[in-house]
Amino acid sequence: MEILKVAMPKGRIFKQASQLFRDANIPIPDDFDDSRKLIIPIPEANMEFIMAKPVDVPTYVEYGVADVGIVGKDVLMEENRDVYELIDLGIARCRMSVIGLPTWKEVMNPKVATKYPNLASQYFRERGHQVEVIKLNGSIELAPLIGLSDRIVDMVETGRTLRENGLIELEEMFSITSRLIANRVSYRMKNHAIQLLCDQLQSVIEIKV
Ligand SMILES: Nc1ncnc2c1ncn2[C@@H]1O[C@H](COP(=O)(O)OP(=O)(O)OP(=O)(O)O)[C@@H](O)[C@H]1O
Ligand SMILES: O=P(O)(O)OC[C@H]1O[C@H](OP(=O)(O)OP(=O)(O)O)[C@H](O)[C@@H]1O
Repeated sequence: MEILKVAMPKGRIFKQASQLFRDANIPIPDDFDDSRKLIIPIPEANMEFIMAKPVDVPTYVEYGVADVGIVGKDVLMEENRDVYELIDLGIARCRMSVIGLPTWKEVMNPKVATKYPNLASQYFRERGHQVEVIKLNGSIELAPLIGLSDRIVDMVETGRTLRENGLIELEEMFSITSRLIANRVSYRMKNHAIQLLCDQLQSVIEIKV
């Protein structure tokens, strides 16, 4: 039986994704969540997990070193890789929003700081707004507080980060969940295994919804 290589994101999606796999009766070892190993064989399920930085998952899948992967819709839109999006897993639910200080003002060519420069540029371009996008890699909420940008584009989950920093959501752009994606060639060559994984995951997603 062929082995399915699964790119699993480390970080906040990981716990929810591994729970989903367990719910779907895919036998994931108990010590899996604490492991520092980057390649984890799961022979009982004919799978191998590749533990990746979330933003790199679409790259591994596009190049075919992983057959399938789990990734946030935010990263999928930003990276724009040539992969199939198979299932909305309904996990790691949050939203992407335009955020600013309550005192924000309409200015010419506003600066927008974000981890998602492609997505933000496209969003404002499609609406005919001219903005200067500044790429940051984390703590995005700092930017308007210290005068680097007029607004930010970032994720909101509970809203706690915004509240604690005196920021407000000006516009909700997209709702975000994690997706199962597949390499285009693997989808044909390992169709049986990929379809089986989709069916297993779909059955537990439907129960949860
Ligand atoms: N509160 C949240 N903030 C940001 N992303 C969230 C949140 N809740 C769920 N997500 C989802 O989780 C995904 C991964 O987030 P995570 O913070 O683990 O990765 P990351 O931002 O790449 O972190 P790091 O740079 O530390 O590796 C995001 O792409 C998004 O889809
Ligand atoms: O609405 P909340 O529940 O407060 O969650 C939103 C926050 O979580 C994420 O940050 P993360 O913890 O990933 O840190 P970083 O992006 O600043 O590295 C995101 O960039 C927001 O700052």
